[in-house]
Amino acid sequence: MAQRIDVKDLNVYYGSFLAVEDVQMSIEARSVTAFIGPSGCGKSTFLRTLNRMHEMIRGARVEGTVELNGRDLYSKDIDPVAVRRTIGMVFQRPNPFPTMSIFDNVAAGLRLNGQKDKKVLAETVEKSLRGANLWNEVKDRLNKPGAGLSGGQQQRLCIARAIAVKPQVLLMDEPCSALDPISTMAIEDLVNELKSDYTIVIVTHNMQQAARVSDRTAFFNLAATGKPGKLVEVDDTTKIFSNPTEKATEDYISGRFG
Ligand SMILES: Nc1ncnc2c1ncn2[C@@H]1O[C@H](COP(=O)(O)OP(=O)(O)OP(=O)(O)O)[C@@H](O)[C@H]1O
Repeated sequence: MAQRIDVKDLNVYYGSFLAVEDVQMSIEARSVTAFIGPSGCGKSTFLRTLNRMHEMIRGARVEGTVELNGRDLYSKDIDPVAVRRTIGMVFQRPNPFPTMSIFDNVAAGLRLNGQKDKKVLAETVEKSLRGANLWNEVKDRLNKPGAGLSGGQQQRLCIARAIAVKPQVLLMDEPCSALDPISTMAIEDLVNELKSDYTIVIVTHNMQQAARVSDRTAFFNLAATGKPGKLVEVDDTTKIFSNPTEKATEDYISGRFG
């Protein structure tokens, strides 16, 4: 199910502003890749281009290609909605549908895809909640509102909702930044388990988190405010944190940045 991503010659613009310049990157299937770098270097901007989510922002556009197992996501015959189904996203703040029950939150995407069979819905909801390590905590209150869960539980609910539609890639934009340390650990454990089935990309400000959860780390940087963000290097996480190739990476991870 998991698939690889190959990014070639990618530029991302907001109107005439070049936000991210000339990214080349390959992301292996069934691996976790962390994006790190200072604020404003374009981590979230670049992440959103991996499932065309940036197209929801007026004026945002890309040049270059993003291939999923060799197929360009930007070719004319590709439906962006189908892309977002295949490449799911989890956001910084848990965003369950507030008026929906826990069950309905997870079932929402399936129903949108036309699934009406109650048995299939119930089985998939249970499997997704188990996959997100949330089942035991919510199995007795599936009909209660998703908004009534703790922040960490809500984030796991959002992950369950994302995996219910069987994506091949999961993009996570600072998924733990609104969570306490215990909930953060739960999400990190979950990421570790999910990588056997999914290709995962995670943006994080927390370098310890990048070191703990990822196989590969990509460091982005920008020369100055108003200049485009660039990918400085991407390598095995152990190498980035012990012996990076670029001085800028070394300075950033050792806190000498800026
Ligand atoms: N919707 C938008 N419209 C215009 N410019 C934007 C938009 N979103 C981001 N930018 C600009 O693009 C650049 C990259 O922003 P982005 O949010 O991707 O950086 P980031 O590395 O994810 O930052 P942070 O770590 O603070 O979240 C910044 O200069 C930012 O101001």
